[in-house]
Amino acid sequence: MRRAPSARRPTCAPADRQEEVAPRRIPPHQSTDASQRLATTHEEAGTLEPIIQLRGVTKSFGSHTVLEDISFDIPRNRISAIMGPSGTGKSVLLKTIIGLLRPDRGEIWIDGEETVRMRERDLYRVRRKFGVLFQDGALFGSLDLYDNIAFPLREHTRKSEGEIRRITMEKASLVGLVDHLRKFPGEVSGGMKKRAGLARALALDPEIVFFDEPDSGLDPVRVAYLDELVRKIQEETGATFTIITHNIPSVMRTADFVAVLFRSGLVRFASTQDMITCDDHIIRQFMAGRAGGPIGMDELATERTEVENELVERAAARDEASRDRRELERAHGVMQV
Ligand SMILES: Nc1ncnc2c1ncn2[C@@H]1O[C@H](COP(=O)(O)OP(=O)(O)OP(=O)(O)O)[C@@H](O)[C@H]1O
Repeated sequence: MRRAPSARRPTCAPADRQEEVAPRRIPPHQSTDASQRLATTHEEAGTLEPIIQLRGVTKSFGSHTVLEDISFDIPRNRISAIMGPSGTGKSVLLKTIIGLLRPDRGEIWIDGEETVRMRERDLYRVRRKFGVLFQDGALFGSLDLYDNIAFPLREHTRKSEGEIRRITMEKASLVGLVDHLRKFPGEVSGGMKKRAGLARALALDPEIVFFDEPDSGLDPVRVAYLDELVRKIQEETGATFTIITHNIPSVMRTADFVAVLFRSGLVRFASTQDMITCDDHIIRQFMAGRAGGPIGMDELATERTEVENELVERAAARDEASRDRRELERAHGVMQV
């Protein structure tokens, strides 16, 4: 299998301890106990077989560079979390990986295939490996939960209704929704919507499942249940899960690896255990959820500066327009004289 060139990973360890990516297929975890799992998750990301490889990924919107030179490997058969302060580009990174946005520079390798320069037809094939759980579950309000879960099977396969039913019931059972399938999204709780969205994301047996803030809008107890479910399903399916979240306790319960983004860049990608003991001041502040530190008001200042910049640009454009008008008027005046 082809693979991206090795990424230099930012790490707390000295450079000579950084390992190259080595192909090795690891069976999924066996334990559902978070503390036990954390204790056994002291793996080096670089020693595992990667399924997603980012190399120098850069994405800007106008003059705003949201992602700059992002490089890291997401290991296969593991749960990785992508974290970082609000507005730091987590969702943009997710959209870039799944091909909804195109990076300005860099490479994205999915399961050994570079996708940025791929033809649409091939990209479609690669996308079949993905399942995505969007923040609100992205369910169709006019379909009941059964039809929502069955939707990708009807849309993307030629399976018989009997087979679709078997798979839909299997996925609904996985997320504990078998008794609620005739309800519509508007009739169920936020947690049930997430579970239905998860069942739908799993319908085509994806190798990689992306979660965009799965905890949003849920109370802490529902988040804990959802985390348990996520962990259990990852163990049962052996798929690679990539979760975008702000929720540190949730990351502690579910993730094997964590990427932290800050000011357009990757601060670090490492095992969750490693993140806890890392003494990088950005990581420490983020993991502890503290107000004081490099993350904070200066981020707001960055945002303000951009807004201010735009206002200044608009004012300059207005000045230029009125200067042009004055010039025109003067020219008119000269001509009239
Ligand atoms: N299509 C777009 N056009 C212009 N700017 C965009 C677009 N999408 C995202 N951005 C900008 O990119 C930046 C990062 O957005 P993104 O949604 O990825 O942040 P995030 O880290 O996911 O934030 P949050 O945690 O609050 O969801 C923001 O400043 C946002 O305004």
